[in-house]
Amino acid sequence: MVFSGHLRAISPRTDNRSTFQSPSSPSLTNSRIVPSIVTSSVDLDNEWPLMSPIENETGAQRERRLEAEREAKCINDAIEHEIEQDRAERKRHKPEVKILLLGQAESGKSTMLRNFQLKFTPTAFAAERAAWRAVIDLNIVRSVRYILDVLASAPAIPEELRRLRVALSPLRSVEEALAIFLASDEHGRPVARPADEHGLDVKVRGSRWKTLFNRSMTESTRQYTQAYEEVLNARRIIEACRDDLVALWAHPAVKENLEGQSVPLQFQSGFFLDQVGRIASSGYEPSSDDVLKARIQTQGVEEHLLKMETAAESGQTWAIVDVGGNRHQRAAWIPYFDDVNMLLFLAPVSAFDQTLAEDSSVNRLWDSFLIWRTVCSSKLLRDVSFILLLNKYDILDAKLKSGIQFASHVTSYKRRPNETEAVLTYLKEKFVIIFRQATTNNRPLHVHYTCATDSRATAIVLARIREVILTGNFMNADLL
Ligand SMILES: Nc1nc2c(ncn2[C@@H]2O[C@H](COP(=O)(O)OP(=O)(O)OP(=O)(O)O)[C@@H](O)[C@H]2O)c(=O)[nH]1
Ligand SMILES: [Mg+2]
Repeated sequence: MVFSGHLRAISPRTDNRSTFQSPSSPSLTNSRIVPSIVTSSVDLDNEWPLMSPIENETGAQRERRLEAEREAKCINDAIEHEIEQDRAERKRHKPEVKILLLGQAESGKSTMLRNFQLKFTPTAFAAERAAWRAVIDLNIVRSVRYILDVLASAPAIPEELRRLRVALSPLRSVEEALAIFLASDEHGRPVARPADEHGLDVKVRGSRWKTLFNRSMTESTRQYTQAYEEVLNARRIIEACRDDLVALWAHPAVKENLEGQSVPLQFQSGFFLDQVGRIASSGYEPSSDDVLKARIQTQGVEEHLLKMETAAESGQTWAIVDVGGNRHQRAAWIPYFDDVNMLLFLAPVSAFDQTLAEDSSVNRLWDSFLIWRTVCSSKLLRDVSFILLLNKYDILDAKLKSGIQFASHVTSYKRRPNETEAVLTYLKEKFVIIFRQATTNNRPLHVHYTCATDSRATAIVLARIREVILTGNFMNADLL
């Protein structure tokens, strides 16, 4: 926060609200990006050129210059005043609880954050729900592109699928418009590479896009409004393609051509095609479950301030730190280990037969164990309560039932039953052993099996987590 304030002090042309939200401001999203991200988008050299004395300046020029300097000073003073207010505000509203979410990419960290928001700040969650439609639309068109790419390399496809390929081709421009919009700031300027051209993932920095639906159409937001128009236009195209989208997913040749993919499309993040008839209908509003299923990759580190709406926590602010989980982003985690009360570590148990997107030589389950060991041994987290969430057990269950053999990927599992409960118990034991080996102070560990896209089941887990928090004695809570 201090860093962000500093930026504003030296950069009057930077709109404060565009890069930072005071915890007390009536924000729509309750969220802010931590300063390390903010700094990367500001060019200090260009934003604040030093004024050099001007030779041969006329009297009129001098007067104009002095006037400009006076104006700049006024702006600067106003900004500094605001920074001071921000600081005071932050002191007054120091979060009562700070929770850190860690785990590899796609482990379900942001989904768990959304569960917290749904349970503890339902009004703020509901206010943002409409904005998620753009993400869900993009998730859908990405899945369609994936299918069309697979079909393009198929030796022969039925006539009907050829027709659908042509009919759905306008979705390419929809994909581009949505990706650019989601990766832009509120002035319509791209702040991140929209997405991996060939992948399914949606990469976005921060949560600025969520404010879209509540912004007024003023001159200052004209560009953003244009982007909004494009999102609405994208929506119209998706609705017009509704029947063809349904027909594509229902076509048996699509399933045939997708067979043999390393990760079946329906197990991939942000898969909505099985419900596309509902979602592509006009008047569609995302449900809470849709929001939990939507996929957007976290870039960098985000701190979300939840102004608690529930009676027991009323008036409190909880900070939840959500991080980008892929390997390239892990070095950025450590500065956020400070002042943490509780760590929620997410390990996706379904990933035993997958490798990292960023390194295809590394098994994802193995990677989870490595991060877990590092986190458990961290001296900075020595006095923090640990909660381990063995997540995505629903996908684990579906994979095992489809005949995938756990022991083929985890050879130490040997001849144990290829059943969900047995696999979960086995994995839990392994994680607990690592925890015990790496922990010196005999602290408790809480372990839960979770399906973060199931809000009801997750609410029960959150209630247990809340109990630990409400005791106010994180470290002494019993092992669950
Ligand atoms: N089926 C199923 N899907 C899940 C579960 N948990 C999360 N997902 C989905 O998995 C995808 C990835 O989840 P995220 O929460 O975005 O993962 P993340 O850990 O934040 O990933 P990064 O931001 O890349 O670090 C999303 O589409 C979620 O809806 C689960 O328990 N079951
Ligand atoms: Mg995330």
